[in-house]
Amino acid sequence: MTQTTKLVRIATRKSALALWQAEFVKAQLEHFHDDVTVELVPMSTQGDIILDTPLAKIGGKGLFVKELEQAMLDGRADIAVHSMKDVPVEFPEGLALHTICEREDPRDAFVSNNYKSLDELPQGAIVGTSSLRRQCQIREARPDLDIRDLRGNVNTRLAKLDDGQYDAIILAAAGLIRLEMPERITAFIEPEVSLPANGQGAVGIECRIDDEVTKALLAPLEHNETRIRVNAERAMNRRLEGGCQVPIGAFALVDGEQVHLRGLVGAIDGSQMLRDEVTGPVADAEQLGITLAEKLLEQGADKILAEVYRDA
Ligand SMILES: NCc1[nH]cc(CCC(=O)O)c1CC(=O)O
Repeated sequence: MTQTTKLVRIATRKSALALWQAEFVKAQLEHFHDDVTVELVPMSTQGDIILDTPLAKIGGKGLFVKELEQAMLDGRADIAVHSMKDVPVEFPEGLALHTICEREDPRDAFVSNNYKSLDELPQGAIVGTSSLRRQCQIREARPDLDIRDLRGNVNTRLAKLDDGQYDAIILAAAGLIRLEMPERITAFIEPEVSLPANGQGAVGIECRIDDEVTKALLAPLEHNETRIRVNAERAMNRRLEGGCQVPIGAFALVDGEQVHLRGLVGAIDGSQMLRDEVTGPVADAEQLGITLAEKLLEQGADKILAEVYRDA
């Protein structure tokens, strides 16, 4: 009898974090299935190429995923592995997010060579982050700090800190943990101070809707609790029509049969910060996200977001 081997090709960006995530999925697929061979198909995306412009100004949803999606639609790849936080809320026809893997630590991390925490930074210290969500929350906590744009992949950002261009930088803890640099995390920033982005720390897998063979292979990688949390968080963003470059935080926790979802919309200068939360049954995770978005809209989130889009 001949043994048939199934081939799964992963479209991936070439950054260290993207490659780590692709290798992680490859290892998981090979662990669960003896008859599967996995190949990485590395490629560059628009987001990797345009490096000198603040992300908020390039706008364009899905800057980091379009090329990967085209590869799947063309049949050059079977799956794409994404940081959930960078995945647009809508998918092109024929593709869907099929799998959400177990979440890594979702918190933001404070990274500095000289100071132990945000509170310990001296007046006027220079803090690097290109995320509007981090900017507005840090401005609120510490209006005296000088917050400056910080682009590039995780290693580039760390190099800029080590060069002395910043007193501290803020990154997703998950990226540092995955790249085996947990010692670079000077302090975790709790969600009460910096509410994470929707999906932060979670890896998702996209594939063609009609590819039943691949979908069956992906089934054991699915993590139910992460799926519930990320569904609630993404539903809030979707209702707010927020892409990934917006001052929006969304963070869900599951406690038994209940989901607790916190949301935030902030003016970039930190002058206005809207926060709210909802709790409800796990089965209603997405509806909770929509309800929370509507509560925030009632408080004036639409006006704040309209201003962000106008300025961008
Ligand atoms: N926007 C870039 C990006 N996308 C995912 C991560 C980190 C890992 C994750 O959240 O899963 C990062 C880096 C960062 O925000 O510091």
